[in-house]
Amino acid sequence: MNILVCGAGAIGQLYGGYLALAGHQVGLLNSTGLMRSQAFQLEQLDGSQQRWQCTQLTTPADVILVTTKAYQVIPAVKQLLQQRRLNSPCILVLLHNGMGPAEQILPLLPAHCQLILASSRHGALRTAANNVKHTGIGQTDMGAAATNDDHLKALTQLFSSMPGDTFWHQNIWQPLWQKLLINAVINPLTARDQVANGNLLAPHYAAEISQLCSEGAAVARAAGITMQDDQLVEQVRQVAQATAANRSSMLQDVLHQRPTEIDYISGYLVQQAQTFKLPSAGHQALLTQIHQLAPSNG
Ligand SMILES: NC(=O)C1=CN([C@@H]2O[C@H](COP(=O)(O)OP(=O)(O)OC[C@H]3O[C@@H](n4cnc5c(N)ncnc54)[C@H](OP(=O)(O)O)[C@@H]3O)[C@@H](O)[C@H]2O)C=CC1
Ligand SMILES: CC(C)(CO)C(=O)C(=O)O
Repeated sequence: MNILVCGAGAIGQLYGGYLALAGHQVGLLNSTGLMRSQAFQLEQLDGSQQRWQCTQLTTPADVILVTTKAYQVIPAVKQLLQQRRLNSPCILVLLHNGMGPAEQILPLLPAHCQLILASSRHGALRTAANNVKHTGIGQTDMGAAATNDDHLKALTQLFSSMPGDTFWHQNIWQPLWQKLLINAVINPLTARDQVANGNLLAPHYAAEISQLCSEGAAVARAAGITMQDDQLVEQVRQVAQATAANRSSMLQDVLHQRPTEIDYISGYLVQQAQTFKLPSAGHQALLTQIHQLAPSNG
């Protein structure tokens, strides 16, 4: 298959690398255009190093995987449209944390492009421009944004050569919301207090986490998502425990003075709360605090 990865960062190189190693033609796009054919290195969890080559695709891509930060997705897709890369039938997959871009992108797409939304629980770290380290194996969740053609399920096969499972969801919004709600607690709290994820298990965070979870779960329920307050608290605790030593992506962005994805995590939640006329004071406070610590977009 011809696969174009738009966003040659940590996640783009991780997915692109595994796909190339499985025999697909993988082209890489960065913000300046298609990258020339060159070598990359993927370090697997066992420390083994695999070399792979990106290709300067000469025919249209069957699948385009957008792996930029959330705040880069809309400009990246507009660029794909301008560069006429969406002129032939293709599957466009958005893979990022946070929510919001899909709703804006759907109306821009030609009818022959199917929009798939995906969320990744893999961990990837870029150690040099063309080197990525696979730091944690996780699942990939995917599903169609609008239509639910059964043939799209076959897309999960594409990722079968990667370690970690890929799941197809009839309703992708459920796992996307679930991840959003967890990120909306762990990421801004760890970034604000500059602590590792596991510190959030300390008793002094319990009341704030409980408020954030009940606000978040109520908004999700209003959006048609199944989520109970105490179930969310438990999920947050499990993720904080499982990733105890990690610095969240938002904390890393704040420490490096890079833009954060806060507008697509807490910002999206607050916006949805306003739409449903529900309280979101806890999330609004975190949104303001993170805006004061780092820029929110590029
Ligand atoms: N890294 C991880 O372990 C995980 C990340 N995620 C999520 O995946 C998404 C990507 O994260 P990650 O890979 O870490 O981020 P990176 O910043 O490493 O990668 C994003 C890449 O997109 C490029 N880019 C920006 N704008 C464009 C454009 N218009 N066209 C083409 N490329 C563009 C960036 O280039 P430049 O820097 O030059 O702007 C950069 O190389 C985020 O939403 C993140 O939260 C999810 C799970 C785990
Ligand atoms: C799950 C968590 C919080 C792990 O650090 C994450 O997704 C992130 O850091 O963005």
